[in-house]
Amino acid sequence: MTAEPRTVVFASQDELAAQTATRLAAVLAEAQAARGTASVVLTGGRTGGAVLAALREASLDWSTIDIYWGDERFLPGGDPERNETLARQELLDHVPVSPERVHPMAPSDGEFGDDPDAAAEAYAVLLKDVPPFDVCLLGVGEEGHTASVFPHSPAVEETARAVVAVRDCPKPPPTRVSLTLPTIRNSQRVWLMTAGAAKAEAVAAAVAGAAEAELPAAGARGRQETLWLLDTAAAGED
Ligand SMILES: O=C1O[C@H](COP(=O)(O)O)[C@@H](O)[C@H](O)[C@H]1O
Repeated sequence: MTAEPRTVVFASQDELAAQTATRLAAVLAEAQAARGTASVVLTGGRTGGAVLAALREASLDWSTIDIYWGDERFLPGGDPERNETLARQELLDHVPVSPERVHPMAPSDGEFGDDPDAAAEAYAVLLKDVPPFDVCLLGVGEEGHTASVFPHSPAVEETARAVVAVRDCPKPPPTRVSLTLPTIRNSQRVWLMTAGAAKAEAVAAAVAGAAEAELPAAGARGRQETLWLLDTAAAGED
């Protein structure tokens, strides 16, 4: 069972980022109070980056938070286009995380070389015994992709594997590694965050329950909560 989507609309992307960071800090602190640890899946993209920057201000015990990624652009380590690079610049280099709790997807010059299937398989092995993520943060593309699950791609049809290599993406870079929709749906909370009028059509269709093959973001739901965090433009209110 997953939760029906709810939307929360903010006056601007800045407001979205600040309020989402506050909300996220509260959920992570609650998980830490209950279990001693918490977990969050990070996303790339413009709105994702803004939320991570806002999260620097949160008062959190970073030492017991496990950090994962929903997708990664399969590029050399430190490449500015990698979602890991963005997360380090915007957040992780500024807060006292435990390095052993930071779990990036492998780069294309890492231990698996230029083999995205091996990188995806290794990430699936890493996730095997991980309890459901407390919060899975996701962005949304204009054509409805989320993580690196694109419309009408093999990844959107994947039901067996937790993590897949993605090739021939319509948005560069063409090769990526991504959680699959079933893995995303195993999260307690899924928060889809996006801003700007260019996203409004995809958002409206996904929230209305479009087929996930057409709009993968429609298939991103959490067990406990599915939240769309939008600015007024992405909500179609401008
Ligand atoms: O390529 C990607 O794009 C999405 C959305 O990015 P945005 O800049 O349009 O907000 C992002 O969520 C995903 O992680 C990333 O790899």
